[in-house]
Amino acid sequence: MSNILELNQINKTYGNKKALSNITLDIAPGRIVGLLGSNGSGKSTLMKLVAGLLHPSSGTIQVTGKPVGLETKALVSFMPDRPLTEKWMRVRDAIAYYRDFYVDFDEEKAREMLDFMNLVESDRVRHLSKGMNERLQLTLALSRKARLYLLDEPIGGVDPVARGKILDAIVKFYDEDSSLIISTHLVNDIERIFDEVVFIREGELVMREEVETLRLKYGKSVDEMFKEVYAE
Ligand SMILES: Nc1ncnc2c1ncn2[C@@H]1O[C@H](COP(=O)(O)OP(=O)(O)OP(=O)(O)O)[C@@H](O)[C@H]1O
Repeated sequence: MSNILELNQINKTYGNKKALSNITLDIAPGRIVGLLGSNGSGKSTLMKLVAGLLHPSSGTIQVTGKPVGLETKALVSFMPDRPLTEKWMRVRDAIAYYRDFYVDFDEEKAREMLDFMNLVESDRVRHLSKGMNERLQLTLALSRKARLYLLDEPIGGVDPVARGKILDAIVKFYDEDSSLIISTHLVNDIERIFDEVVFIREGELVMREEVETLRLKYGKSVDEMFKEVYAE
């Protein structure tokens, strides 16, 4: 089957600031990919480009062989690092909002996920803790029937128990015909779910490897390799 995502020589600058340099990358279907890098390395920029929210300064991006645009936006579900829900909403309003906005939203799956996440439909979004809010955002993003899910820091700033629950939900609810890219710098907690990892540093792709290969070839965990690549 052809690739879900292909980036070809992508550059992105903000004014004078170079955020991404010459990124070439492809991702096959059914993969969970860790997009790893320290703060400011360009992870969010890369996700926004793939989601079609930003345009590259040069280079091409294709999702299932189609250039990024209206058609690919329907194939990509993006969970940004800041919540998309409004403070006035209850959990059920957030679900209704997504259902109305996205034709591919699977309400039954959303309810099953809410249950798994211990979220209550009558809860007010503004009263949710950070961890519960991340669970809600993840429920919304994964309940779309997309081909590519982009999760920007889904476990940022939540405690280890909440992290575990969020990771379990990702593994349980993700559809194996799709691919998932998860950005994080909290590598230790999350590496168990990755098939492969992509390391970016100061906008450059410095390593891309199967997790299994890291273990077999280098005898290292992703976390050990991360610390080596990003040593200051
Ligand atoms: N709108 C913008 N205008 C100018 N510079 C920006 C803008 N957005 C990002 N940058 C810069 O581009 C670089 C990459 O930022 P980006 O947010 O993609 O990194 P990141 O890896 O997601 O970081 P973090 O882990 O801290 O979220 C940083 O140096 C950042 O300051």
